[in-house]
Amino acid sequence: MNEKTTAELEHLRGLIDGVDQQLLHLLRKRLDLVAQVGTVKHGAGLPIYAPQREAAMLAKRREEAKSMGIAPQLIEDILRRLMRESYLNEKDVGFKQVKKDLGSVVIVGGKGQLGGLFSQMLTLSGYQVNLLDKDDWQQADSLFADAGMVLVTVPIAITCELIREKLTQLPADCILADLTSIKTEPVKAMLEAHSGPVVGFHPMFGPDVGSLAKQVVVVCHGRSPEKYQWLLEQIAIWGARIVEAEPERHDSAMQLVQAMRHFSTFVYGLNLCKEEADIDTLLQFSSPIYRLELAMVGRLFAQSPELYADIIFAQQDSQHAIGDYLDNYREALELLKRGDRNEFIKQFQTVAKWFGDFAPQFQRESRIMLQSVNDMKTN
Ligand SMILES: O=C(O)C(=O)C[C@]1(C(=O)O)C=C[C@@H](O)C=C1
Repeated sequence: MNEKTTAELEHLRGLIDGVDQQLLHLLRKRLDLVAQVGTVKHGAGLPIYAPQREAAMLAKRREEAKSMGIAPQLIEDILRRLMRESYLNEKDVGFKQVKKDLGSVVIVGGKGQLGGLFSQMLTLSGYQVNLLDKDDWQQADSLFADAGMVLVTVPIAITCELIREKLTQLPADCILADLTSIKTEPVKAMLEAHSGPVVGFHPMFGPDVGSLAKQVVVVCHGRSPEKYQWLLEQIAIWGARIVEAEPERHDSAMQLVQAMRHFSTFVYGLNLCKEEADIDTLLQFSSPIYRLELAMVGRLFAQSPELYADIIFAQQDSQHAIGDYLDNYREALELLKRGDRNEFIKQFQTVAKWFGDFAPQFQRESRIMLQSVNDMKTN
């Protein structure tokens, strides 16, 4: 680079630094305004996530960007990232407490990660929360005595046994709820153990989400829904979307959504391990989509093996879903062995037709994710 070019670049980069610093000041201003919105919402009990406001705001900014010669997707990406920050910051102000006269909440297994998250959200909403773990059962009776709600979040393998053996003497109007990722058996066990209000939840997220905005919580009604309607409102204020389901329908969907998916991810990792693949080399050659896929597989092994064993082994019927997958895999492998390219293409088209409009929709969505993965690369 000659001296003139160096000087020109330095000058322009100095101006860019100035603009970026102005952006920081604007961000500070926006964060302060959002904090004020958080306080207003807290007072009024409004949900942290306001989808209509978001849609209207994004549409306007996209239009304005277009008229200024800026790619609309650029402002949308930036605003979506900023709104994620808003969810986190608005959370810190706390949430309106929907039920003021509940008494205390006891979280059984509260020292686990998901229990910890619910404890935090309930505490931020003004409830008095007591945690009960396996080491402090001697306190159980006194904690249960004035509990308005008992929330069970222990490993699936011991959930039903614990409910049947330890939760039979709760106060009559205490709400008994659980967060287990299967629902038929736990809801049945709760209905048998307790004669008061019963409700099953399955939060469709891990404990590391930061905020519940836009997350899904499945609810399976047990008994006396009018007694826990406030809890559904409370969860909506946290920003999550409630999806109602019959326990059986939920569990059969989970065989595909969770058991089969996690199992095939496990086998993918197992295969890489047995093949002694070199991850550094794989990453060097990887396109963003491969990196994303590897990240999705690798993140499983950063988590608790017991948790995934619990999810995969929770339902006997998952074996069938996984077995079907294996059969399809085997049949597809036969195609490959036979060199039957035409049949492969035919089946590909059948599946594409079955995906219908979802296929292009998923392509659009994943393009944005893949671009983010590329942005994260530093070399
Ligand atoms: O306008 C609101 O209600 C806000 O909470 C602010 C804000 C934003 O950051 O602009 C954040 C979250 C909402 O989903 C919508 C917009």
